[in-house]
Amino acid sequence: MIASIKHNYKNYTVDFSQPLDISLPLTNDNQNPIAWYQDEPKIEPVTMGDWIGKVSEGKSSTNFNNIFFNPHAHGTHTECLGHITKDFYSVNQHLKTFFFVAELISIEPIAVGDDFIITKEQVEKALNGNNPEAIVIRTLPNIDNKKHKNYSNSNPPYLSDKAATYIREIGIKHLLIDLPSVDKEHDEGKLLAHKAFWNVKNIEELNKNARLDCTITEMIFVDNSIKDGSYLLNLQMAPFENDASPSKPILYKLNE
Ligand SMILES: N[C@@H](CC(=O)c1ccccc1NC=O)C(=O)O
Repeated sequence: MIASIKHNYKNYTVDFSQPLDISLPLTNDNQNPIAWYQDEPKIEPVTMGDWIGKVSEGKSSTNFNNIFFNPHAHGTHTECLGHITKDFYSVNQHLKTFFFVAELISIEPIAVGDDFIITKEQVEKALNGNNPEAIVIRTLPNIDNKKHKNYSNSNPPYLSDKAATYIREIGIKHLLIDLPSVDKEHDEGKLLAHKAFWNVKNIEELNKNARLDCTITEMIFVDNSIKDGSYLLNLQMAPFENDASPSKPILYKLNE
């Protein structure tokens, strides 16, 4: 299926039969990535007495699994500012459109002491004057173990608050990254990049200009076969009423 798209007075075509999936699958084994000190997700059949909800066990007509997982810890998820505020805000109530023009950039975080940081200068250079609605950051090196890594206590790379402020100031509404957080793992709750991106000045009482309709998507994986550049992004997620929900961002090539 080929769609014609008009965006900012420019015309493109998009081939919906060529999706580029940048989400991670969620599995109940040690292949699943983990962050924030959690155990593996659980996906297991319902049991009631000697009945088990698994066709191969011979008692059930259907496979019928319970799933226990954590959206922040177990894979690709999209969050709204409700992740860091005292009051409850649901991403399902605040992400209401699902197609965006996105710029995919690749950045090798810079070593600063024991940390690896993505700087404002790097983001600005990689964007090269582009002003997309969404930014997809692939960190380098882009190794396969990102798909299976246990990030707990590994001090992963993160985004400087200046970079997050810059991303907000140029009007980007959706930020996607292949790390478990845009902030430092152990930061005493400062969450500088989260706050800068969402423009949250007071977590106790939300300021009027906080960016409720903006999202951060973490723990994506962008295969090396996908080149940096402009894409159509379909940002879809499960409809949990929660600060974050597991999500399935898909890129499509934009043909001019
Ligand atoms: N860095 C924070 C913790 C944190 O960022 C966090 C903790 C649990 C689940 C998700 C987190 N951040 C995700 O972006 C802290 O040290 O308090």
